[in-house]
Amino acid sequence: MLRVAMPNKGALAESAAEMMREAGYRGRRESKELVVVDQDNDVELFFLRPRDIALYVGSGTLEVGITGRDLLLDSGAEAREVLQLGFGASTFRYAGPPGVASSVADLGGRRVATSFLGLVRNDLSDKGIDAEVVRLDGAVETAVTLGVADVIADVVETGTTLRNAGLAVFGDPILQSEAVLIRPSGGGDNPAVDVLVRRLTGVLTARRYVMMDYDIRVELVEQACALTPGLESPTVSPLHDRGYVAVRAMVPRSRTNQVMDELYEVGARAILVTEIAACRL
Ligand SMILES: Nc1ncnc2c1ncn2[C@@H]1O[C@H](COP(=O)(O)OP(=O)(O)OP(=O)(O)O)[C@@H](O)[C@H]1O
Ligand SMILES: O=P(O)(O)OC[C@H]1O[C@H](OP(=O)(O)OP(=O)(O)O)[C@H](O)[C@@H]1O
Ligand SMILES: [Mg+2]
Repeated sequence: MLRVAMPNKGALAESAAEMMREAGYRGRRESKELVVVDQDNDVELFFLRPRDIALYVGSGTLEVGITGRDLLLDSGAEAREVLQLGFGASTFRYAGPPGVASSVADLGGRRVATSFLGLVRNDLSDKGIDAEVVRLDGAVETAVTLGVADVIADVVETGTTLRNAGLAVFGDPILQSEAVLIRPSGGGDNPAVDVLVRRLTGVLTARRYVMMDYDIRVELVEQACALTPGLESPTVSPLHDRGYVAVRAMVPRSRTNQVMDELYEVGARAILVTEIAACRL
């Protein structure tokens, strides 16, 4: 049975659970459930603290897990990313009161509060900066007001928390994070993991693409297909009226309306867009 580490709470938990449900796996019946056995899919889901997931996977205790890239790197665990999951995007950044620092180079001898000790220590040492790192569990933005630190390093999504604390980012982002599927670094082939990766890739594709159908005169089909090349090649089918063909192709969801406008200009009619419920590429 494939054993999967899932975030039990926090910013990634709901989207991770939703994605696994869309991929056909059983979900939790209530939020306190710690282990879900999905006999039909031969999978066992362990709901763990997001911060602990890289440790379970890195040690090989669990074969695969969903966590944030920042948490993976912070942990120093022997695990690697196998798939980017397209949710939970954030940046990890330094921030401080205006005027305190304008780049990481200004941090020598300063106190940096963070709950990502490994990440910040590595970044400072890579840049040759000797600063004191103050480890906190959360709400690190308040550490500056309370005088525990001069600056902070933390997850920034909308920037609202920073603004409310009167802090501003400085320097380059330490990293861009998002939710990722991870495996043990040295792990060899595992067909059950391959199935999970294919299912999740299917969910990502179904979210990123729509199916587009249209009719077009035969002599214009090449021009139209150039606008809708599909993933491999569009399906072109004859219509009862031999002067026309029907074309079917996957189109990036974000371009749906532009592509319809362009197709209409070329002469396509009866342009229909449908959702992709599930797919395997
Ligand atoms: N707005 C956000 N706030 C916090 N973490 C976020 C946000 N957006 C994405 N993430 C990602 O979620 C992960 C943090 O998970 P965590 O469970 O600590 O979330 P949390 O919401 O901070 O929960 P907790 O209540 O335990 O602090 C990191 O990988 C982080 O990059
Ligand atoms: O840029 P924003 O959209 O404001 O989001 C980022 C904030 O959200 C998280 O805090 P969380 O609510 O998880 O509290 P914590 O700091 O105690 O983990 C994170 O630690 C930042 O503080
Ligand atoms: Mg948090």
